[in-house]
Amino acid sequence: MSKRIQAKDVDVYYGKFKAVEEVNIDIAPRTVTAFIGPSGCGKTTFLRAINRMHEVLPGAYVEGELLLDGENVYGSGVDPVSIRSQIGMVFQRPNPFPTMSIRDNVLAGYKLNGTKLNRADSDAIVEKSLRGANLWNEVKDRLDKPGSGLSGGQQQRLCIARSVAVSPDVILMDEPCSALDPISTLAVEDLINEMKEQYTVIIVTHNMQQAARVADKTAFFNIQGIGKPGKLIEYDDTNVIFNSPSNQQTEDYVSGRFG
Ligand SMILES: Nc1ncnc2c1ncn2[C@@H]1O[C@H](COP(=O)(O)OP(=O)(O)OP(=O)(O)O)[C@@H](O)[C@H]1O
Repeated sequence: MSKRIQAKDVDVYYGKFKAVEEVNIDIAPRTVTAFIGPSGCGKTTFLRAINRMHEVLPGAYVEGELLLDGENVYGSGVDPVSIRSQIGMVFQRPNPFPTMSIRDNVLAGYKLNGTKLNRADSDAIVEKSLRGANLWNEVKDRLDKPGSGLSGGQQQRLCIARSVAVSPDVILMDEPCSALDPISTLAVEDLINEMKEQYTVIIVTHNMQQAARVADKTAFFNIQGIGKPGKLIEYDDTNVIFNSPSNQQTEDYVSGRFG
């Protein structure tokens, strides 16, 4: 079930270094949001704060409130593992477990959280997830072959199948197409368009055409200089950000004057 994400005055730190400052954003369910902005402005850092992946680094922490349908993701007693199964993540480079079969890759989230599934249930999850990732027809006859035998684009869709298999509410994608050829990129973009029916999707992208193609909303982040924290400058409908932004920094960035 797609859920709302809200950040209230969120700061994200690597030890003493504040990488992202005072993010306030309200992301509606069943939408695709693109995070754009120049290198180092904190897009990935903020993305990883949303599902508590950030804190796996020593000394890394988050201040402020991050809410999933009103519940604080960082609330006391909240298990980060359960947050990561509700808020799935797809990374820049496809990272299927190379020696695991396609089928076991899809089921990896269940293995990791110790859920035992009978054959009928696991078959149903594998088929539904691979269909959801638009990969079923390409792999249904080789489910027991290793995930590493797929093309890069297929591997990325396998990673998407793996993240949707555990029925998350939100999917975070960190430049999911940066290692893919144009055809595979279009396949993943088509999939993102379909995914918003079921999930809240957030995608970090350097490709403004991609943001314009897939995102309902766009968040522009910026940084004032090296060593300064990144900030969310403007968040609005994608066509407003690209055609009539209210902030001059956004205007300069989307029109290619810097970044
Ligand atoms: N593991 C880390 N330890 C310390 N600082 C880090 C770490 N990862 C990132 N940073 C710093 O945090 C800031 C934000 O980095 P981040 O990767 O979030 O930016 P980004 O906008 O995603 O950049 P890019 O578009 O280049 O991927 C940068 O100053 C970066 O050097």
